[in-house]
Amino acid sequence: METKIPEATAKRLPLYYRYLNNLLNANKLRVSSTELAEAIQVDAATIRRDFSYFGTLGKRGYGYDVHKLIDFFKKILDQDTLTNVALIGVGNLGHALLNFNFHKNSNVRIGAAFDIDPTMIGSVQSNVPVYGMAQLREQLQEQQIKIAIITIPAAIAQKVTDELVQSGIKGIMNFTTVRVSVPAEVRIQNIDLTNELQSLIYAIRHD
Ligand SMILES: NC(=O)c1ccc[n+]([C@@H]2O[C@H](COP(=O)([O-])OP(=O)(O)OC[C@H]3O[C@@H](n4cnc5c(N)ncnc54)[C@H](O)[C@@H]3O)[C@@H](O)[C@H]2O)c1
Repeated sequence: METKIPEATAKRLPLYYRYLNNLLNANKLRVSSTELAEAIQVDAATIRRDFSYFGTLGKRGYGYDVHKLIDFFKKILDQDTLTNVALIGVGNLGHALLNFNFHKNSNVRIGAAFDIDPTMIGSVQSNVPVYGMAQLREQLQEQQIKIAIITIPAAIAQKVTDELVQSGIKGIMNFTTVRVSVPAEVRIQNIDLTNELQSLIYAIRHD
């Protein structure tokens, strides 16, 4: 699947996928864009536009075939293959993410963690081995890891990002407050909890 889809659409795919699986579990085999819209709080026109990027998947008056959609999204989301990601920085937030890990609910799991703390290196945290940064390149290559989550102090975020890029990382989920610079071919997803909370506060104040 080589169609270039907008980033906003790509972000909604896991949402669609999860909800469609719920429908299938409830033996519901067809769904309309209006039903989907109500369930996942995305307007129907957006859903129809999103789906149109993947060709005609729905029939007017009939709705969308849940099986077909799931098969389709599964391929796009690569749900059949388990993706290993790395975690850099096993502190407070890093521990929480390791403990949560993702594989219970999805096809993603943290396969390796890295830190500079000698008491942490060589240990296993929530079933994930913790390596020193000196082993970064070797482990990323061995486990074919292309994505890293960074939960490290802001002050060293850029330095560590550079190391990750040099070691072949193609996507970084950044929990630090620093907006790190990367080459054009590397994707960054910034997760800023304060921003999220502030948008919520703003939205509630202006309701
Ligand atoms: N704790 C939270 O709830 C929270 C929430 C959102 C964002 N953040 C951000 O996430 C980051 C981590 O927060 P925290 O509370 O987990 O911090 P922390 O100090 O508990 O953990 C940071 C970890 O990074 C390791 N580290 C330091 N330098 C390193 C390096 N060069 N390479 C690899 N590892 C290194 C440290 O040894 C430590 O284990 C911070 O940037 C923070 O702003 C934290």
